[in-house]
Amino acid sequence: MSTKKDDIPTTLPLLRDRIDALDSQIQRLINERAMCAEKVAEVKMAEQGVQSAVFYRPEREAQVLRRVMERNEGPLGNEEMAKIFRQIMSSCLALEKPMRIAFLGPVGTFTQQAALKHFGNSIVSAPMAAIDEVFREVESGAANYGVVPVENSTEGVVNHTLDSFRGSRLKICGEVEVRIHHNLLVAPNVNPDDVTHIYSHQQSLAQCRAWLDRYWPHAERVAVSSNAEGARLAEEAGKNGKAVAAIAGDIASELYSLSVVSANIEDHPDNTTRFLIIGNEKIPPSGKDKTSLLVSAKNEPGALYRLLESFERHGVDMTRLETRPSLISKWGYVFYIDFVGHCEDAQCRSVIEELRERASEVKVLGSYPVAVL
Ligand SMILES: C=C(O[C@@H]1C=C(C(=O)O)C=C[C@H]1O)C(=O)O
Repeated sequence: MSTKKDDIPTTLPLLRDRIDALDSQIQRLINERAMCAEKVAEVKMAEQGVQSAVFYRPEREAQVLRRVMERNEGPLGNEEMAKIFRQIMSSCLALEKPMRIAFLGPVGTFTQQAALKHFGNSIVSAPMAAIDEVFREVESGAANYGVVPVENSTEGVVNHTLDSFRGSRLKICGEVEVRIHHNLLVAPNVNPDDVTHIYSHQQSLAQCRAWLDRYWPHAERVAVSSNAEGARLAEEAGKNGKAVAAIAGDIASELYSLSVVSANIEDHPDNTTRFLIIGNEKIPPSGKDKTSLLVSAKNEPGALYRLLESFERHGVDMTRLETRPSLISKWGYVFYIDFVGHCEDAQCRSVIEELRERASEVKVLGSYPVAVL
């Protein structure tokens, strides 16, 4: 039942009394919810076995968040409300079992931001030095799930991530998008006018290319392993009296106590990166899903046409097609295909069956809920 505006008190003491009363109700209800989650864990262990119980259920979490947004009447916005529930679920899941999440580190990267956006704050963070280490950490069971970048709206695909799926049995079990804002940063004792070198990840340097050409044409751009690493190097350089700048996001600038020379320097204001969540389980349908495939085409005329034709005939909406060298035969290719729907849906099953007849190999990388937040 929603509260009418007229029921809200109008004086400060009464308003604060009302807020205190509401807070204690909310707190009691959140704990009641947490008790249910604890019970869910017991049921899962009884039904699936203590060792093999699956605690994190992304399809269920997506459904909960979608319902929160659908029923929301304001004044808080849908996203704001969903973010609050995102964190409540994160705390509840941590009571069931704390999730260890491997991501492309170091601490302070946009990938960490993506991990927190997707799982909430109640996770154990495991920053890794490289994308294939994230894969290995999840494959070995040392981490429950991993987070890796897959494409950027300005710079395109992250090849390393796509290539890592080839030899891996991991499944994609979610996606998350993060708006990427870059800043030019220096250590507080550095005069920006003296800057001779600018450190960042190659993707970030590319996302700010036009801005750098215009305002910093003479500074040398140095590609390093991540923009957080660039920020760390800029902090260290500052201590040694060297005039080095970094390009990185807000988390990294705070983490390494750098000053912002210029904010939001990315060439495209809607610069966004999409990340994938990787894990060991297949995810059941959530009602609004996407599927990713890896398809090796036969090396013959019309091969790609015959793959695409199947999607068109079954009315399945393809959202992405990437081509990568096959690495097996010279001038052979593999295709990464994303489409709307779950691999258990009737039309999607038909498409996948046909692709299996028409291609030399089809690997379902995963079906997973479309990002909610
Ligand atoms: C409570 C459950 O376990 C986890 C916690 C959830 C929650 O807090 O709503 C939802 C899905 C799972 O990630 C469940 O499976 O229902």
